[in-house]
Amino acid sequence: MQDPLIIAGREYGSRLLVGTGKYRDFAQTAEALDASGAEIVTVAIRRVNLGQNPDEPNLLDALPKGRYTLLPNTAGCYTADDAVRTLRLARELLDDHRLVKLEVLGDPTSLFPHVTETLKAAETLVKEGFDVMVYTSDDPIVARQLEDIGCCAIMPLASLIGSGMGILNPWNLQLILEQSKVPVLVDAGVGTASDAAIAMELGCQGVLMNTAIAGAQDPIRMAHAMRLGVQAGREAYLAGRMPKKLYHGSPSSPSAGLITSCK
Ligand SMILES: CC(=O)[C@@H](O)[C@H](O)COP(=O)(O)O
Repeated sequence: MQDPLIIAGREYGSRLLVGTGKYRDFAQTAEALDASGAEIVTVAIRRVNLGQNPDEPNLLDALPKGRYTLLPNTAGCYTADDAVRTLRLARELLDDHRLVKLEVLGDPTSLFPHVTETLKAAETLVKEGFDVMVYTSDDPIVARQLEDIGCCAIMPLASLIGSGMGILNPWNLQLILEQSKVPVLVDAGVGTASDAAIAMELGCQGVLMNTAIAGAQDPIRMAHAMRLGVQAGREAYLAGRMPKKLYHGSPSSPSAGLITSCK
């Protein structure tokens, strides 16, 4: 695999991770996931039926068997205890599954991460053997603490979950990227493909999103656009952008040996 994303020792070809919520139905979810090219997909354990309710449609029946790495997440949890309990349940439901997304929210209006509860939950989960990809604020100090605890990926927000406001603080993301030894993925707040491209151009290892795809007029087409945005941003990052020349132009063609007389 060329240029794989490596999370907890496993290689992935796609750097776009997507959520499974907010779609019209499971059929549309499956089609959007396919168009996105994602290999890792999040499932909100408290909201999506993965077999907890045997009488309801099960998301897993709508997805091709074995194609996706499921990333159980703790959407809707506001305390460390709730998050830990939710992921223990996920581990039981999904046959000793270890890779999880930890998300502990501070309040239902902003959905901003509750960083102290997140740190507490991360400590417990890492001790219990989970591979923890953690949603957090774009605070570099907290990001470093989460890495020190042993999280396998740091996922700072671009902006508020579901807001589509794009990357509000590229400077903080840059600080997190410079210090981190584990993958940094932007999570939440992406609005359109250029946001995803900018995250990748900054040097993020990947992007996680849900609403920008599920909430688009044409989710399937947007899923494809996001796939291209992430790929384009990664290519541009690896290519290395030209140095910025501020406040003066530079001709595109050489100025030496100009043909001067045109009669
Ligand atoms: C899918 C998931 O894990 C969400 O909790 C995530 O934070 C996505 O946010 P957006 O919906 O803003 O992309």
